[in-house]
Amino acid sequence: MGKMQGTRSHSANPSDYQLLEEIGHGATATVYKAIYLPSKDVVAVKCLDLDRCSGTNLDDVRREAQTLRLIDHPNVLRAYSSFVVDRNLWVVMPFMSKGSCLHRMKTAYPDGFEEAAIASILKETLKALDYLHRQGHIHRDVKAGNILLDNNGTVKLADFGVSACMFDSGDRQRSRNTFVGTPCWMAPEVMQPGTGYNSKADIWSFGITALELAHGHAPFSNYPPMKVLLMTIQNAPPRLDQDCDKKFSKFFKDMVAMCLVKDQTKRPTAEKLLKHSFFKHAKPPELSVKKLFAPMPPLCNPVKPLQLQEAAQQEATSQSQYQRGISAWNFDIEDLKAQASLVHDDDDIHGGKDDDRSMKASLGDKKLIQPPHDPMLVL
Ligand SMILES: Nc1ncnc2c1ncn2[C@@H]1O[C@H](COP(=O)(O)OP(=O)(O)OP(=O)(O)O)[C@@H](O)[C@H]1O
Repeated sequence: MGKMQGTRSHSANPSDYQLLEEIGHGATATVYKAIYLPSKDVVAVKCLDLDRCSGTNLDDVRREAQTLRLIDHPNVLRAYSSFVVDRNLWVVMPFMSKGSCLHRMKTAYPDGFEEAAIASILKETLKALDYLHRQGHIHRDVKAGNILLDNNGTVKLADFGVSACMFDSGDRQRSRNTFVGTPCWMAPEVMQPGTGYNSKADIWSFGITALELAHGHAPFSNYPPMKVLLMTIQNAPPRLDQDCDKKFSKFFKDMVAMCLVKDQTKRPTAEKLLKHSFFKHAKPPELSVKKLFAPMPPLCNPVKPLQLQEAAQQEATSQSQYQRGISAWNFDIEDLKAQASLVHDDDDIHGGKDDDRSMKASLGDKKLIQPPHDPMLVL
């Protein structure tokens, strides 16, 4: 068993944590509400399955865990402590009682949030990105599922650091000609090896996240990943539509268009984007974001809440299957392009499942991680 370590406030001893119910899961991790027994604090513990994180180098994870301790910003969800238990990496974080924006949309706002809430959420997220970029970091996984909310309307960007480096440490994407991630939010230059990418990739993902919050889902989210990849590279960037999105302001539309420019050098920095009029008029989150938690007005149709709940459950299941199908991939771009060229524009998107299967089969089982021998290795 490794030496105990962690922050002064939260130990790295798993028996100090009582795991309660599961509050969410992603491609490689399950998140639990938990009690930190020494202080009785409620925390969230993310348990990452190291066996399912291909390409992870524990030295990178350890290095990243050290970097993470220096991260200190009110809009970046910090990790109190992180350590390895059996074949899992445990990351102890503050518990964000209202979950992610994705969770909120799936349970109560299937068609997206109203503009005032979006402006506040995005402004807080952008402050987090501005901070991370100034520190020389790229987040690499900006999306509604990683923007967490608490009771007071506080907004925090999650999944930076230990768990992010499980996928994106160093120059892996460029040097190996492979990448891992969720393609809907991925910038075109990240999809094309050899191009090189920088913090502007987060600005593209931020623009996609803005569309996700406006519509309840990311653009192209119904398509199989390989199709998303081709559409992102070949099509004009997605936008807020002049006709269909009439309820949204010109400022909002303009801000999204600035982020979703294919030429990364023409995208604004987070610092510059914060000065955009859309954000100048954003209300404090404790006003506009808190409104999202107000009880929904009673619906005329008493069956509706149940239907909504069922739909949300189905969506959550399919979303998790979808994420499991793509987030954990480590695929070869040339392989992907070759297969994507077999999908025609007018193909029925339901054919996607078979495409996914054939893609996975062609990739084989690439487990690059060495599971630790020490059952509780402290980072
Ligand atoms: N600190 C936290 N407090 C409250 N809920 C959380 C916390 N961290 C994560 N969650 C919930 O758990 C869900 C899953 O989180 P996780 O980071 O594993 O997945 P993800 O980021 O959505 O997917 P992936 O890791 O595949 O990119 C989140 O969407 C959120 O609803």
